[in-house]
Amino acid sequence: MMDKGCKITTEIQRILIEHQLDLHSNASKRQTLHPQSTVEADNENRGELPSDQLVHEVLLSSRLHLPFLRRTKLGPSTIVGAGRGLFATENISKGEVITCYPGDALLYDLPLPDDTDDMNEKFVDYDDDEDDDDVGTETIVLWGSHVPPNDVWDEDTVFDGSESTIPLTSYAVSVDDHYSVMGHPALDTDPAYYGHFANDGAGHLALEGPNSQNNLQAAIELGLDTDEDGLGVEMNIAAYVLRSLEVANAWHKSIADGSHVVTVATRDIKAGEEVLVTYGPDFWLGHS
Ligand SMILES: C[S@@+](CC[C@H](N)C(=O)[O-])C[C@H]1O[C@@H](n2cnc3c(N)ncnc32)[C@H](O)[C@@H]1O
Repeated sequence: MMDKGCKITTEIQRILIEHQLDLHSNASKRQTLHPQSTVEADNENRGELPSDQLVHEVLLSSRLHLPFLRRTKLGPSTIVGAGRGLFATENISKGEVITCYPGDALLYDLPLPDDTDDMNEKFVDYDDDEDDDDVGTETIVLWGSHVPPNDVWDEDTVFDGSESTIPLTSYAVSVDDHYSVMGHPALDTDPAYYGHFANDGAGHLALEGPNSQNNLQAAIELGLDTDEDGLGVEMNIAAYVLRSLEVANAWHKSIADGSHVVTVATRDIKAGEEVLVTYGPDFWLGHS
């Protein structure tokens, strides 16, 4: 008999495929549900998109109806100063899907027309493994059609935050070379899409001063020469990586050809435990 974890994954994939087939056969639906930029010029610069790309972006940005995925709740984080956190409401086994990571807004690297030899190159080929690093890009924000107008932020707020919010980019998870998904902190009522509330169990270490006791201890454990000049950032990273990996019990992973992101347990999690992931040093270096 299939265990609960397996059933959840299979069911999400089945619903994604059903949605994908429906979108492929229904042009007006994929146009209506297609995520859009608040900057009209960005939408115009993208021109007419191939149907594959439209479908891909709709799937990435959609919140599916997954009433069977109620395994978590939100509450004050166990990490001081981290705001809200994500908590398991039932025992979850290693390898099981805990919740999905929403794509309420997507970050998309729009190739700049001046740098493309062929105008068709601005339409992304997902199967193309070639390195696109030499193509100049501009990162644009595409909002899911389900996001209420009042929760749609202008680009300055997305990238820089405001007096009342941290940047939406703090809620971003990279999917592939072209897309990242961002969950919206105001959209917090569906436990099937709570991935963006998972904190990093050691982010505070990355923010600590380089000579803090925690950082010195980690540097010693890693065999770094603590007398050497200029070790500050390295010590922060060392302490952070050690602790973050030690306490993380989940990771965000893309499924179904990168059309959705899910949060998966990397070890058994008990009901009541906080779900913690590793954001990686780049996230915290951007915050220091
Ligand atoms: C993806 S959000 C996580 C949910 C967030 N705690 C909330 O209340 O909406 C990422 C943000 O959570 C906070 N955070 C996560 N882990 C943290 C930690 N270990 N220490 C301090 N802040 C943390 C930081 O503000 C970070 O930018």
